[in-house]
Amino acid sequence: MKWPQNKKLVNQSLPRLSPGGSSYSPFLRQLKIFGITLKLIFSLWWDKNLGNNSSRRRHRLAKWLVKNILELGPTFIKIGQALSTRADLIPIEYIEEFSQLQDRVPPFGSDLAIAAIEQELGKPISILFAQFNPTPIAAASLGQVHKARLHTGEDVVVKVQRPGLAKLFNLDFEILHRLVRWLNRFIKSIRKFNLEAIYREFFELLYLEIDYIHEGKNADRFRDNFQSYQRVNVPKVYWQYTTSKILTLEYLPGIKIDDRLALEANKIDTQEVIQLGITCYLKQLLEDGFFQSDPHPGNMAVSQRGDIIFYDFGTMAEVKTIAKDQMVKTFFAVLKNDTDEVVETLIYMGLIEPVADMTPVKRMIAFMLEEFRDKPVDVRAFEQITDEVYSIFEQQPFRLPPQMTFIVKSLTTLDGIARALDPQYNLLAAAQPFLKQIAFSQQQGGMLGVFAKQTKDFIQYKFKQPNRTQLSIMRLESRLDLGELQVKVKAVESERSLKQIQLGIKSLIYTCLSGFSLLSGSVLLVGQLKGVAIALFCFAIFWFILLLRSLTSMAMTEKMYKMAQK
Ligand SMILES: Nc1ncnc2c1ncn2[C@@H]1O[C@H](COP(=O)(O)OP(=O)(O)OP(=O)(O)O)[C@@H](O)[C@H]1O
Repeated sequence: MKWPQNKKLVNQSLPRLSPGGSSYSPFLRQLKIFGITLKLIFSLWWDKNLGNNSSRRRHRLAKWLVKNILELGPTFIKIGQALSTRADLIPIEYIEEFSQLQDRVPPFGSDLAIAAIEQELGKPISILFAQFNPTPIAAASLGQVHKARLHTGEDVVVKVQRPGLAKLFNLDFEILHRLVRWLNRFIKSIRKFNLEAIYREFFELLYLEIDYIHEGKNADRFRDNFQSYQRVNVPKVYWQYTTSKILTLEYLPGIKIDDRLALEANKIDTQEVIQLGITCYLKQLLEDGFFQSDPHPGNMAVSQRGDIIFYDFGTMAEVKTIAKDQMVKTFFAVLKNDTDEVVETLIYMGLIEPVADMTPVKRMIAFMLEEFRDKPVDVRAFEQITDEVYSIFEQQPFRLPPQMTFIVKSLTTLDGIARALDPQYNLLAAAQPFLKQIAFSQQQGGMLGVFAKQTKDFIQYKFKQPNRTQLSIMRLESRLDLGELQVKVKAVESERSLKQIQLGIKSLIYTCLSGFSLLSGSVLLVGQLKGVAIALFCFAIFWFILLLRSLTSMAMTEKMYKMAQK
């Protein structure tokens, strides 16, 4: 029997993945990882000093990093994938390049896959399965998926972990920990990023992901949560064929969720798919507090009947659930741009921690409400609030939990999927069925009361909407309230002094370097070492050009500041 193949599976022109842990020399691997890190730090430092901070340059550096990540193999591919969700922390060019790590992974040989299955399940493949397709239907950084048939006749998929993965993880994380300690010790300016905490976060996350028993348990829990949803399918786990390295699931084929043409060709209503998708996600997030933190299009499919199928439960995140009346209130708070109410809910859910001065957090939430309420959710918009997020990070003990960024990333992904199906779609309109469902669920009387009151408040709010001038004045007022204007004035003043100090130091260094090169060149010229002397003169000219550049920058900054003061 011939089974269907996944066409977009392999791009053979890509660098090959590292084979596994056993063939590595720990010393050489450490040398390579340290080398790449130092080269990256040096390139960033160099670009910063030369003011070479263009988007093209950042793309080039990010591409170079992706190439190295692919060569380093699964641990780093996973870290790159996780970083591709951190639009709040790294520049958009890196996000874009890292996002490509999702699909670009070649498979490993079927002989290795079969050997791993036989070793893990303790029996020859022919005893285990009536049929086993040696060509995988999908390959990812941690494992690959093969189709098979049990002797009982049921079709299944067998997810096989890359051989030697656990060993490689142990080695890589040991090296990374050493690297983090080394960077903290020798590069003072890096300490503020709290690399140790970030290291621990990734460590725990990735170790859970390579445990397929954990993934199977997540699938069972997810299926339980959606028990009453007839139109949501979650594959059954075959526990007798599952270990920490092998996961056997019921075979549930489907059409890729963002493939509009294929859905339409199968007469599936895309509007229904969008609403069902949004409903499923809101339920996971608000009702169950247990959600798929990486809902990329490969993790969801649509069956011939138009039901949604979920795959991949390796990266689930948890948040505290909220009561249904609070859900309705929060939904209307979003509609009304009520920052305080939204912030209160997020604090309750443990998504942000309360601190004495909540101004930057409120500013960030206000920005998000303003930015994403009626428009497409665009990761690029996060660039504008990066400074805000950094300032929040610096306020101890505030932290932005990873769940928050997972939610943002999930929303952007879902929004992208929905937009691929219907460019006119609106997130809030698509959320209506979920809201209605809550209003008409259990304790109907009470919920309908809350719903009716919120609707009444919202209609009153709409009638009271100010005109354009009033709106501008109110915006100015609220920005003053949120401390935005004050922060900016302070920032301009201190930024100027800081920039002047930096330029002064740079000029001093360039003067010393050009003087030293010139002097050494002259001495060597006298000593008949002409070639070296010419090289040193060239260096002297190079440093002198940089010196002139710094001095001009200093003069310009000062002039502009004086003009601004007049
Ligand atoms: N139960 C299933 N039935 C049919 N196809 C499946 C099933 N599970 C997985 N697949 C197919 O295999 C692909 C990869 O599965 P899955 O996402 O679970 O693997 P993964 O190794 O965790 O990949 P990644 O980490 O990149 O998401 C899916 O996109 C889907 O096409």
